[in-house]
Amino acid sequence: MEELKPSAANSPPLTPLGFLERAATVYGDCTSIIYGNSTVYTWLETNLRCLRVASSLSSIGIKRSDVVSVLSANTPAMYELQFAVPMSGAILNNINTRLDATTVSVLLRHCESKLLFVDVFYSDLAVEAIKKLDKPPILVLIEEDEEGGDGADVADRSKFCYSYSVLVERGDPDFNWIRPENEWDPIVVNYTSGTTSSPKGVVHCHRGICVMSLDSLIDWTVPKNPVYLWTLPIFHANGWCYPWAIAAVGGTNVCLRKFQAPLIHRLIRDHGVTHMCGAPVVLNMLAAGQETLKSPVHFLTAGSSPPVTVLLRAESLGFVISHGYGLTETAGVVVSCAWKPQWNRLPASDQARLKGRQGVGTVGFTEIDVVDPASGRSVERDGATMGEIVMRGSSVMLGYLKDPVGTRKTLKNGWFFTGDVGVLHGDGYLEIKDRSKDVIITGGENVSSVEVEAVLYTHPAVNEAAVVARPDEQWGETPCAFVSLKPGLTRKPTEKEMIEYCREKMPRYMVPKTVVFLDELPKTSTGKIPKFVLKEMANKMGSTRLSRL
Ligand SMILES: Nc1ncnc2c1ncn2[C@@H]1O[C@H](COP(=O)(O)OP(=O)(O)OP(=O)(O)O)[C@@H](O)[C@H]1O
Repeated sequence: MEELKPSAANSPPLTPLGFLERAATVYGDCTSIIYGNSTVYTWLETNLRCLRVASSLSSIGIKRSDVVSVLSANTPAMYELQFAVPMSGAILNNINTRLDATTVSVLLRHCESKLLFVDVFYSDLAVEAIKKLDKPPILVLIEEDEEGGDGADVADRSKFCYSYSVLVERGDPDFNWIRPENEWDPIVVNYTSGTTSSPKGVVHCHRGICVMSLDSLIDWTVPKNPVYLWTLPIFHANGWCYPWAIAAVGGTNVCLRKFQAPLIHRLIRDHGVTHMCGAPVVLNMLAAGQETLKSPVHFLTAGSSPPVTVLLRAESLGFVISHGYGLTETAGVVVSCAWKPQWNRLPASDQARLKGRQGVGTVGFTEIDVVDPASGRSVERDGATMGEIVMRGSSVMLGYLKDPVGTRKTLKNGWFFTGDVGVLHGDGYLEIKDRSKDVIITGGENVSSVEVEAVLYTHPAVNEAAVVARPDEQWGETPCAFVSLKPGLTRKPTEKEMIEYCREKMPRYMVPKTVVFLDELPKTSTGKIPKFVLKEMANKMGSTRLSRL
């Protein structure tokens, strides 16, 4: 059989872009996008609009492999551009709208962006950013918007060469979209959240994104025609590949600009939402409300460890929660807490504890392991021995843009080194304990900040908690907790009481020796708590007072 080789018939490049053409054929009359009070498109229309924009980009002079950036909230245009930009042959670069002008300009310069689509609400940010560039990209204004965009004030209109609606109008609906020559051709460059260091430009190819999109449907068992609410920013790792995945199953995309609990609940009710994704911070916001759901909504959470108390509360309101783990470098969720039917018989608190574990590799991914950093060998499956999480699979990035050293450090010995620390349980399920940079080493003992946070979250007065290392003359480091309290408490706990609470629930060496109360914990642009900011605060406090030990 050795003479049977790949041929043109069995090896066309894998790409997620063809999902759109198929959706137009199969689900042509079905609703593809809903936004505001009156914007509704069908899959037939979405396909034609994307072809028109792609053809307009080609007419403007955008060529294969040029980078085209987008600065937008989760609007219909943002959704369309996930297809239209790569259909023009260009490489898509979504930019986080919560960044400042200097960082936006750094990213645009770094990826040598040729054209930038700008949501009207971010026109000032874009104009400010391009002032800092010698070779600014062509600016396209996305102006039409049901939520008041038409009337929004655009300070410097002269900087915008085109408007999105004109590109849609003038484009050719019969455009022969530009297919990748090779499935390894880049399709996106996404910047990481910058939680641990400056954002890194992660490049993914058509093949990786195609596999990730399909995998994201299978793993979460998404049926045909789901109603998907966009509570995950599309600018964050392309919304974990769901823009392409939802086209594959002919779903309805409910777009929204702001992530606010009352609006989210209204959209769930009005449109019969069945699926949504979000970081635990979004889940926490929804769980804090009292509103129960009329019918269950599937919620996939990833991005940081979801506290058990948040999982419990959200499930009691009617959310059916799945928990996954992924990185910008893997394009989406590649490890998930695959649920076993026998776990349904356990008490809710045990179920939430099991669901808090990150889980096992998804079916489309290849291998996950936890290795000892010194020996490189797999750690014991004992739920206690910590090591670095490594993985290999089709959706691991091609590498970091213009960073061969960073790429070599991360992709080595046949594995992607995640920089996350975890344990493997006896049943093969992975649990993240920390990021390598955040493990606290106190008197030679490794303390997982995530474990201490999980205990703090069980305190009835705690809204958010983050634990970092504080320098200590005697122990090297000690755990230092930063806590925000729930609003409206009649009596606030003291630092001493919080420490006492932890003492009852964890070994002494893990107990925070300092508890700092903040009104709100700092957040990165993707809603994560930037521990380096808290570490700086802890460093400034100096050595933990010996009297406390
Ligand atoms: N389910 C999860 N539980 C715990 N942590 C998670 C989970 N999902 C993702 N993470 C964390 O998020 C990280 C990936 O996030 P992302 O790619 O957005 O960038 P970042 O790592 O936050 O930023 P940077 O790499 O710039 O510091 C993972 O390495 C892991 O630490």
